[in-house]
Amino acid sequence: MRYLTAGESHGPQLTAIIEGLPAQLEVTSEQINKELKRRQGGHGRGRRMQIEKDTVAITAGVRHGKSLGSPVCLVVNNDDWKHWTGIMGIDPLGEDIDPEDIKRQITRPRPGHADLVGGMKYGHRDLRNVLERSSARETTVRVAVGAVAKQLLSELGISIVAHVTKIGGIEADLSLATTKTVEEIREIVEADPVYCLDSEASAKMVEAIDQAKKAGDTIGGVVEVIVEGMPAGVGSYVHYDRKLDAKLAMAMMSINAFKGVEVGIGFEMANLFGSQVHDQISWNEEEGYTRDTNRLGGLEGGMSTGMPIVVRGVMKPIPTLYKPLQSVDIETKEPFKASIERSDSCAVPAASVVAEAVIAWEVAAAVLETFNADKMDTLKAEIERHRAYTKGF
Ligand SMILES: Cc1cc2nc3c(=O)[nH]c(=O)nc-3n(C[C@H](O)[C@H](O)[C@H](O)COP(=O)(O)O)c2cc1C
Ligand SMILES: C=C(O[C@@H]1CC(C(=O)O)=C[C@@H](OP(=O)(O)O)[C@H]1O)C(=O)O
Repeated sequence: MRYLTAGESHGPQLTAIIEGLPAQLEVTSEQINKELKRRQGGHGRGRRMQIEKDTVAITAGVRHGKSLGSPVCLVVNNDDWKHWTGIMGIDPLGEDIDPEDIKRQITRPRPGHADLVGGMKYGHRDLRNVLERSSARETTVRVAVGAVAKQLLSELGISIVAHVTKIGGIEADLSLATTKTVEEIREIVEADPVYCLDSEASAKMVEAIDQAKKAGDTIGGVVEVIVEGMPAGVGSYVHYDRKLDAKLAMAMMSINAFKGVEVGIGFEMANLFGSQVHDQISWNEEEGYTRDTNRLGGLEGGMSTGMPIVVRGVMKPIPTLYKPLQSVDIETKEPFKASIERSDSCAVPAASVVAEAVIAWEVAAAVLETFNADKMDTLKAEIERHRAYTKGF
């Protein structure tokens, strides 16, 4: 299973095409729109999110709410597009483009964004040609794709949730997640302004975001994704590009502004003995093989163990700042300090929804690689058989 996306941040629309989705999967715009709405939220978002009302149109591959086995096409319109037709120079409405708009080029790259190197790489002296596609606006359709993957996983008894564990140095109590099911976590997170489980930490995070915004600055944080109900043996140790942990790390790092990934207790492993890290193995009639602890986050040898998968990613602070950083105008080569119109001051909560989506996709794709099937009933039966087999192994 694979997908591609297309679309510019201020263009008319964003599109994704999914190929390889099994037939007979329930796919509805309601499921997808719920996730799109969550991605637009979270304390710290900028004014663009008041303009957009992200909803999906399913334009191919689904009839009467069920996938056909053919490519699925998802489209999300950019409501802001109507303010940008001239500047973007794409004019499907057939209206005249103001020549003044064509002259309005961006020549001042932002430190920490893709502007300067993207311009050099593709030969764009108008840096808008870079920022339009490097913008995290693209994560809208990745969340739509992830919502389809989540529906597939849910029919297989696999559930997934993300929550925010850190913002601007304020850390949530991580043990809160270990005593709750994915469904319980989701309920709490959906009602929280920064999608955090720990209400005390959440209030401080909101305050930290407000302070950063007031100071014209931005802050980053950490998100955690948990996948429950995985059958053992998804992924493989036999080749580098079949390792599930490697695929999850790639997916997490592919999110705009994400700079590091941890699995299980992650970097903390550097401080501990082996006997304090590895999870002891037990067996019982009801569950089959289990681990007494889950410090390795449900992954051994590039394969799922059957324990919950736990993966975290760190997001750097947003690069567009109201408090200007020094940069150089590529036309005059003169230094300048930028002043900026609008941006998010913290998008960690929104990014947690993106993280959930991209991990869901990667897990679903790996499940389909292990239990290849053209239609849902065959896939479900294959997984049930495998679960019974691994239990008694
Ligand atoms: C949900 C989300 C929203 C974002 N919003 C902004 C924003 O408003 N302004 C900005 O400069 N960067 C924003 N970013 C981060 C940039 O897209 C990112 O830093 C840029 O693409 C450069 O990529 P890199 O940071 O991975 O090197 C956002 C990222 C995410 C995930
Ligand atoms: C549009 C979204 O996020 C955008 C991501 C983004 C960036 O540089 O990544 C810059 C901002 O775009 P604009 O300049 O149009 O306000 C954000 O609003 C979104 O998440 O839907």
